[in-house]
Amino acid sequence: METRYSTHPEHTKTMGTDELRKHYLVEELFVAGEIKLVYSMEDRTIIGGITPDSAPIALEGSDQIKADYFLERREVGIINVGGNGKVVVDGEEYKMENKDCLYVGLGKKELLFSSESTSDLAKFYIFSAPAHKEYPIQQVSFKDIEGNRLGSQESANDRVIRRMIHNDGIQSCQVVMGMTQLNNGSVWNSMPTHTHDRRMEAYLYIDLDENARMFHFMGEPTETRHLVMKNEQAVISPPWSIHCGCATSNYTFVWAMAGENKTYTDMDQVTMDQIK
Ligand SMILES: O=C[C@H](O)[C@@H](O)CC(=O)C(=O)O
Ligand SMILES: [Zn+2]
Repeated sequence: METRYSTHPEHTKTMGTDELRKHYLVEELFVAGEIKLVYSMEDRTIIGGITPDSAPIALEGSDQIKADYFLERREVGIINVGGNGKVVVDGEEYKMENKDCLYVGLGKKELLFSSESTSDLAKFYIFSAPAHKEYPIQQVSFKDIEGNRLGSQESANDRVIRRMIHNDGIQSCQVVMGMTQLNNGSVWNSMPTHTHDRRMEAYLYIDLDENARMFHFMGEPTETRHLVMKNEQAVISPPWSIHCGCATSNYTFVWAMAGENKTYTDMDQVTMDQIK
């Protein structure tokens, strides 16, 4: 498991392209037959990709987190961004189609991930945070969430947001998670932009054309920087940083947050005249 340290905004100001990418960009999450995990000191979250091939892959504890099993002191939100697959939690099977979400709480011991077919591998994106109590396992299918329309075609940000793990949905200790889909011709997400000092956030961009690129913006509102990203890459947003982006075509992104406040709407809006 790779470690990413927290950074101070004063440090981020001084970073060039390579340094920015080294600290905030997660370039490769989905590799056939592998599990990739990134431990971020931002709210002690773990971001990961699990891509089972012919054999199931287990999500396990490690010396790094001094845990006999992964969920010994944690909870996890899982979204399948690939082909059909399943997760077996302590012997109980949960089938997951593309964009379906599963929450597994504190204390569950064995998590096994597998793909239904080796010609269309499941890609499980995971987002985990420390947990203090057990909430029940819950699953929600993408097709069962109606979603809310945000933005407009005129401002190139016509999109549908689906909240999955949140106060009025699947219950959790800290994790808030969902997905936003940009409609054809819309390219801007999360603009007007915001910060939330109370929690970090990670974005995973998906369904972005191989030849398209995402220009993801970060940094303090008065010191913005950008990262050029490809499909299926993730980016870590410290609590003090804006997080929004504009791509060369439409896409979907999975957003996930953890911290001391789970209220989705608790955001500090940044006005256009504040951004530099
Ligand atoms: O804090 C919340 C997050 O940044 C996202 O949920 C924003 C988002 O999905 C969108 O504007 O489309
Ligand atoms: Zn946010």
